[in-house]
Amino acid sequence: MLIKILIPIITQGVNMVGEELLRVVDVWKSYGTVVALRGVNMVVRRGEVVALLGDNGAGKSTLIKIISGYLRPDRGQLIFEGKPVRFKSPLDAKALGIEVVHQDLAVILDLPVYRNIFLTHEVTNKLGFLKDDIMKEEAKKALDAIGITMPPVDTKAEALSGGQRQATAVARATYFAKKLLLMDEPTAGLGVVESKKVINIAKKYAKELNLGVIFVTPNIFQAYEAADRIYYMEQGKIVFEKYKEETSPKELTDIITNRIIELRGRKR
Ligand SMILES: Nc1ncnc2c1ncn2[C@@H]1O[C@H](COP(=O)(O)OP(=O)(O)OP(=O)(O)O)[C@@H](O)[C@H]1O
Repeated sequence: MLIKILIPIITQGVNMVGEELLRVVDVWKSYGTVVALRGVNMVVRRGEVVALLGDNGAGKSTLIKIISGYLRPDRGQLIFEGKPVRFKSPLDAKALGIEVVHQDLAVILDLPVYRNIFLTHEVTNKLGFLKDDIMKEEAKKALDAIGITMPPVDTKAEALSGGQRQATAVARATYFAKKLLLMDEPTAGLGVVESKKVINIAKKYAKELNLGVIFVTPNIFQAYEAADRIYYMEQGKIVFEKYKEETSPKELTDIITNRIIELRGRKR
């Protein structure tokens, strides 16, 4: 009798924390003669932050662009919620609840902050006119959730500091991500306190909204702080994976430093 009661409780618990959201299977991508991805495999589950660590040029952004529909893989597959998906454009990924903070495509300078936050998600009335008041109000909420000091939401993005532009891009992705949040170096250009806020947002949204989050960073300490699990990428491949509880920043630093030294030695 006890077993009959316990089994559904246990299975339900497992599903809630660890259900697979995204599986990347043997993904390859080249730019002309440069092979950026060489058979990448990874898994992201609901409710977890996965850090993607790697040196410059390892292929992290290429992978994020593929998962967010900006690039198509040459080979391999994405499985989302158990089904193979092929994104023809970022809109296909957005339609499934996937949002991204890009490393380089942060904001449109000529648009005010609130329009940047609602980019591609504009709120309109039946005649197609923009509902600016609603967008301004909601943009404020999205920014308040991050907690980075910002000028009024009708300020043009060109007047923002680098960190405030980054905060705008983070607010946009966090506000609209329903299932998977991709953050490609979201703390670039931010100070220590602001970086911590962005890391906390990634963790909070994963836990409270049950989102899967991929947090890309070249910084071992940020990866360790943000993530439940860490993938390390090298020359277009994931070369190891560690759960936070089985590693430490010191161990990660040692492994990665040794790998980089060995790799540079081989190239000589
Ligand atoms: N548009 C492109 N055209 C040609 N080569 C590219 C292009 N984008 C990336 N690459 C190359 O593909 C490889 C992987 O680049 P990618 O930007 O994915 O790496 P990354 O890990 O994100 O690096 P970083 O941390 O410096 O942003 C690199 O060798 C890079 O030079």
